[in-house]
Amino acid sequence: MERFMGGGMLPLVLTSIGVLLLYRILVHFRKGAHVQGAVVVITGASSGLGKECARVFHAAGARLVLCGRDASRLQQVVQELTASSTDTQQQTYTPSTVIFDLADADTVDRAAEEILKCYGQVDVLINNAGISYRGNILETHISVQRDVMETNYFGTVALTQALLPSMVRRRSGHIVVISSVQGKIAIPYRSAYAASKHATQAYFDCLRAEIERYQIPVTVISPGYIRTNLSVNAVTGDGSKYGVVDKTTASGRDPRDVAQLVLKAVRQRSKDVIVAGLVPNVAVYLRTLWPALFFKIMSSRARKEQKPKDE
Ligand SMILES: NC(=O)C1=CN([C@@H]2O[C@H](COP(=O)(O)OP(=O)(O)OC[C@H]3O[C@@H](n4cnc5c(N)ncnc54)[C@H](OP(=O)(O)O)[C@@H]3O)[C@@H](O)[C@H]2O)C=CC1
Ligand SMILES: CCCCCCCCCCCCCCCC(=O)OCC(=O)COP(=O)(O)O
Repeated sequence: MERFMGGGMLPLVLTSIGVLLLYRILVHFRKGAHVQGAVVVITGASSGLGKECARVFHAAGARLVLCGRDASRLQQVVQELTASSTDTQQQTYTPSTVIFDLADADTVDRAAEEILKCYGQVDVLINNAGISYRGNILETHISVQRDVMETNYFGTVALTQALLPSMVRRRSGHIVVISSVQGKIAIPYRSAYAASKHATQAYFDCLRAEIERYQIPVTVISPGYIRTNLSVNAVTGDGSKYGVVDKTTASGRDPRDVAQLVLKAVRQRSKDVIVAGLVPNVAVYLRTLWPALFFKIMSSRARKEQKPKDE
């Protein structure tokens, strides 16, 4: 072993670490994309991470198009942003709003047209809107599985595909999606949510490869728990609202910090970012490198967390 390390292995490891460090330094100092004046579309901008992204991109001088289902809540966000505009030296713009339901396939194309009419182009699309789920698969109606998929996956894909041709024509644009750590690992009692986020990851990985030739980057951001209303708004197996702030959510990251990292990922045109602590990061690697152990840990979690009704 000593001879092995002393021979060719040690210099190889050190060179690899050196190359990796150099690459990280180059990425760090690479000229960032301009956000000032860029047309940035944010879905799910009425609350949580979407609202904080709206704040951060507005302060950076973006021309915002905020999307959501509730016109009055979006208007409230616009008022908050315009009231805060006097605090900044940066030129800021009054955001536009477009109201539509991502789960309603018929309205997404119309919404995309309305979005394009705001400024004639889209520079950055941030697909943030989403809904979570809590439930046991045995007690979950199939319509719930479809509904979560409809909002998190099909709605997001439909909006992206409706806005993509205008970006391809201009050979310019940037597609961002807020996925989740659960787009990389699946944990018990989150089947609908984890499945929708895994599908999201796969779709946007395909898209990244397909549209790189048009100079349109694709960024998938996978956060761990964030302190928002995601768990309150989650649906359960019978379609009713969960309505509880889970401990994991309450002790999650501040959405303002996550929004800053979204801005950084847009500026650096990052491809895939995990915004989470050590344990979720280790779990992601474990799922790939030692799946048997990962599955054992998940089965044990499933047994501890819930008992099906028939036991
Ligand atoms: N909070 C967390 O722990 C984590 C969150 N994420 C992801 O972050 C994203 C934002 O969630 P977060 O801010 O936490 O949660 P919130 O519940 O606070 O925000 C979700 C947003 O999505 C919008 N939305 C939900 N359903 C639809 C729909 N059918 N059509 C249009 N808009 C819709 C909501 O708008 P409306 O006002 O109309 O309800 C709301 O603005 C989600 O994709 C989530 O999966 C990822 C990892 C962790
Ligand atoms: C240092 C030793 C580590 C050993 C690793 C063992 C594996 C432990 C499992 C860890 C699971 C982490 C799950 C993280 C889930 C998460 O962050 O989800 C983010 C969300 O999208 C939250 O949505 P939700 O609706 O579930 O609140």
